[in-house]
Amino acid sequence: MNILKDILYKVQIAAVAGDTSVAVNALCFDSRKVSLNDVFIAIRGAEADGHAFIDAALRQGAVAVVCEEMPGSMVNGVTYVQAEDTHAALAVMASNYYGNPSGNIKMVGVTGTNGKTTIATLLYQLFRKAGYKTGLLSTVRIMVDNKEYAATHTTPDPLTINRYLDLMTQEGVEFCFMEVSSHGIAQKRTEGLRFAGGIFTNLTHDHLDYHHTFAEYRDVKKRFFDLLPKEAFALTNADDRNGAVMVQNTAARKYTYALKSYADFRARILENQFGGLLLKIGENEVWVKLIGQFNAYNILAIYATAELLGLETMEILRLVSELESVQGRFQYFVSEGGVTAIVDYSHTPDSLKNVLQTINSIRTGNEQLITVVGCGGDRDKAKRPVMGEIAAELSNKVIFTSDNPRTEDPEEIIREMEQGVAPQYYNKTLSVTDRKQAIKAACQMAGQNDIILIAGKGHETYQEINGERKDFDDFKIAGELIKALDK
Ligand SMILES: CC(=O)N[C@H]1[C@@H](OP(=O)(O)OP(=O)(O)OC[C@H]2O[C@@H](n3ccc(=O)[nH]c3=O)[C@H](O)[C@@H]2O)O[C@H](CO)[C@@H](O)[C@@H]1O[C@H](C)C(=O)N[C@@H](C)C(=O)N[C@H](CCC(=O)O)C(=O)O
Ligand SMILES: Nc1ncnc2c1ncn2[C@@H]1O[C@H](COP(=O)(O)OP(=O)(O)OP(=O)(O)O)[C@@H](O)[C@H]1O
Ligand SMILES: N[C@H](CCC[C@H](N)C(=O)O)C(=O)O
Repeated sequence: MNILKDILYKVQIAAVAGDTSVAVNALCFDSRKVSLNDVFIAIRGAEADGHAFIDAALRQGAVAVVCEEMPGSMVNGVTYVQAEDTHAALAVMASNYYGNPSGNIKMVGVTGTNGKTTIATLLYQLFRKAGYKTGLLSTVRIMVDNKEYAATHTTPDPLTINRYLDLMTQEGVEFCFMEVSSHGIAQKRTEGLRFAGGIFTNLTHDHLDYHHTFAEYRDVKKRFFDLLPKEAFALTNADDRNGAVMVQNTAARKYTYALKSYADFRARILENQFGGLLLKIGENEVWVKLIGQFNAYNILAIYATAELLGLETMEILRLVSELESVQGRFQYFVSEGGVTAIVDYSHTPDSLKNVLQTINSIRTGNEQLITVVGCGGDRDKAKRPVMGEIAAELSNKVIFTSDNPRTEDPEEIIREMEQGVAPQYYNKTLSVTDRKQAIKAACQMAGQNDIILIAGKGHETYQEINGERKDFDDFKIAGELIKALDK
C-alpha cells in the first residue's frame, strides 16, 4: 500500500479536502477500471470529461479523487485533491507510484513528425549489440531488453510508461529509447519522467485535426525540449526549418546534426542504392543497409546520440553498419518474376514524398512505379488531397484504396484524395476501395523490373473498420498475391 501524500509529491495542488495520509491501492484514470481503495484521477479528454465519472469511480471503491474542479457535493471519508492540471498530476503521480524509475535509466525521447520509430528502434538495436541491457517504447513494440510486449500507442499513458520503466529497472536496463508523440506531449504523458536526452527529427504536416494549426503542433513538440533538464542533451536537425525553434528555450545542452547545414554532427551521402547507403560521417565512411536520404538523417541522429551517450566512435560505426531496417519501413522483396514490392509506413505527405523520391532517385526509369495508397479515417482530413497529389505526381500509376477507415466511409476518403490529383495525371490513377483487391490490381499490372509501393500501413497487421480490427498485413498479402501470379 502507498500513502496518498507520498504519491502527490511535486504535484501542483490547489486545494485538499480530507486526509492525504490515507493508504491507497493503485492509480486509475478510467472509472470503469477502478478497484477498491484506488485513487481516481479525473481527466478532461478529447471525447469525455472524467469529472463526470467521479461518482461512478467512488461506487467502484475509489478512496481518493484528484480533479481540476471540486465536485458540488463531497462524500464523507473520501479525500479530494484539486490539482491545477490533472494530466500533469497523473504523470507525476505515476512516476512517484512506481518509485521514479526513469531516474535509474538513461532515457532518450525521440520526437518529430517522421522517423521516431526508426530512430528509437535502431538505437535500441545498436545499444543491445553494444552489450547493454536496453529498453524500447515504440509504436510497433515495447521491449524490456529481450522481452517483447504489445504496443497500443506511440507514447503510452503515464501509468503504462512507468510500469514498463519499473520492469526495466528490475531487469537492470541501462538505456531506454522512447517515441514521444505530439499527442503524448499535449496530454503530458511524459511529464514526470527524467530524460537524459531528446532528439528532434523533423516537422511537417500531420495531426492538424488534433492540434488545429501548424504553429500549435510545432509548439507542442517544442514543449518536450522546454522541459528537458540542464544535464540532458537536446539534439536537433539543423536542416529542418523548425530545428532551431525546438531547442530555443531548452535548458539542456544543445547539439545539431545535418546533411546540408553547419552542425556538430555532419554526414554526406556518397552512394544511395537499393542495397543501402554509403555515408561519410565526420571523417569516416560507413555502409548502412537502410535506403534513402531520410534514412541518412535517421542514421546520423543515431550516430550522434550514441556519441553523446558515451559510446566509442569506431564501435558506433561498426554497429551502425549492422543495423537492419525496421518492420514496415521500406520493407521489400523481389518476386521470382522480377517485381519489387515495397511496404512502407508513409502515412503523411512528407513521408510519402520522401519514399517516392527515394525510389525515383534509385530506379533506372525504364520500369513502372505503381503506388497503392490510402489515408486513415478519423484523422487529419487536410492531408488527403496532398497525399493524392504527391502520389500521382511521383508515380507512373496510382491505385487509391482504403487504409484504416475507422468510422468513416472509405469511398469518401478516396474521393478526398482524388481531389488533389492534377488534371494532367487523371489517367494515371484508379480507385479500388478493397485494399486486397487494390494490391492485387497492382500485382497484375506489374511486369518484370516494375516497382510496387504499398504505402500507409507498414507494420500494421490489421485493418480497422468501424471499431473492429480485421487481420490485414500488406507485406504478407503482397507476397502471396505476387507468388500466385508468378505461377
Ligand atoms: C485523442 C487521444 O489522444 N485520446 C487519448 C486520451 O484519451 P482521452 O483522455 O481524450 O479520453 P476521453 O475518452 O476523452 O475520456 C476522458 C477521460 O474520461 C475517462 N472516462 C471515460 C469514460 C468513462 O466511462 N469513465 C471514465 O473515467 C477516460 O478514461 C479519460 O481519462 O488518453 C488516453 C489514455 O492515455 C488514450 O488512450 C487516448 O488515445 C486514443 C485511444 C487514441 O487513439 N489516440 C491516438 C490519436 C494517439 O494518441 N496517437 C499518438 C500517435 C500519433 C502519431 O504521432 O502518429 C500516440 O501517441 O499513440
Ligand atoms: N527522418 C525521416 N524523415 C522523413 N520521413 C521519414 C523519416 N524516417 C522515416 N520516414 C518515413 O516515414 C515513415 C514512418 O517512419 P517512422 O515510423 O520511423 O516515423 P514515426 O515518426 O515513428 O511515425 P509514427 O509515429 O506515425 O509511427 C517511414 O515509413 C518512412 O517512409
Ligand atoms: N500514429 C498514426 C498512424 C497512422 C497510420 C495510418 N495507417 C492510419 O491508420 O491513419 C495515427 O494514429 O494517426
